[in-house]
Amino acid sequence: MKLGFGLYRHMLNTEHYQFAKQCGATHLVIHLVDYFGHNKENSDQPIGGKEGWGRAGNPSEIWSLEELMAIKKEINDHGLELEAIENFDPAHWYDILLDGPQKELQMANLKQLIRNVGQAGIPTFGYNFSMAGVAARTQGPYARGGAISVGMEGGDDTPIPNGMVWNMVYDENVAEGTVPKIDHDELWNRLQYFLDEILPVAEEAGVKMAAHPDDPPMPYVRDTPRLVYQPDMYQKLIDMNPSPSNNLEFCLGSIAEMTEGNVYDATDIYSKQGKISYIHFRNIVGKVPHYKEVFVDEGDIDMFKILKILKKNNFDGVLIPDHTPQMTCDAPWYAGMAYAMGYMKAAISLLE
Ligand SMILES: O=C(O)[C@@H](O)[C@@H](O)[C@H](O)[C@H](O)CO
Repeated sequence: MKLGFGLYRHMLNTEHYQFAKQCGATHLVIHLVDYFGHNKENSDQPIGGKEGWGRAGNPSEIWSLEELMAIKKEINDHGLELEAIENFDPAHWYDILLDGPQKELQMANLKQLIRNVGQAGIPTFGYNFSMAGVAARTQGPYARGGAISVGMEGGDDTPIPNGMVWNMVYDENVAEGTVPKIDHDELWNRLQYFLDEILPVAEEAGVKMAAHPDDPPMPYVRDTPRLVYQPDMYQKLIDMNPSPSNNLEFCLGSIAEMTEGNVYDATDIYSKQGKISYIHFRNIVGKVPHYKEVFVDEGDIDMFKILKILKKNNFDGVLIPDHTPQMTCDAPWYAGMAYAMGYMKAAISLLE
């Protein structure tokens, strides 16, 4: 098992690389999408109201091989490995999610992006196939000592306005109205198209595609269906395409929020299949539609039990805290991450 951090786009710099190295991390998962365009004061965790997380990027500019190689070199020069890129920019795949007129063009662009990722020597690409994205999120003093973290206080069935998908705005100049309603079967059909197109390219490029579960994991969010909102639905995604590149971005927090099954059986089932690429090692209390993110050692999940299951199944992927409660001090993000990493390192040392 390898330990790492997830760094948002504005954190891709020497200060954060040195922090990661000093904490004893060896790997990084990076985000190239700017979730914080409108929300700079909350740039430690992606939250957003009905307007979502902000404005998506440029639909015609996918991340180039040169850009990816430069980022990887910078990370390697700081003694760290670049394990994964997490998330497509909604601007790059909105018509794949919405089955819109530019679907084929966008699919061709995503294939080129994944070829670039493979050629740059980046082994994994995490994605979240979702129309509403990580929505209905609140923020408050939810963790121990009143530390600020994210959560959910009731569902959100506000329809998504045209020009918005995956909780971000990709086109402000569209006609009034909301995203057309579809059912679960249609969303699974769209995922089938995406997997059947991208997986052969990913396999040839030596890239694992790692699927994030729905967060919040509910049948519907913002009047749109969701895919993986119970643990067994991950198996349906895996079984849709036998490619060895069809893998999972295993978010423990999201799975623990689910109202059926349990996170330990899910960890055992999917790590036993060798299908977990990397893990969001974060803890929560509660179930949807009311959960709160807490410190790694105070949540509903027995994190040491998770690690024992992963060791039993010879999991050798990367674990990152993803996001954590923000500690009340001059460096809330750093302190929260250092606390989580310290716990992870100590717990893993007890396994050996
Ligand atoms: O489910 C969660 O809370 C996290 O995995 C996501 O917020 C994730 O950090 C963001 O979607 C960015 O990938």
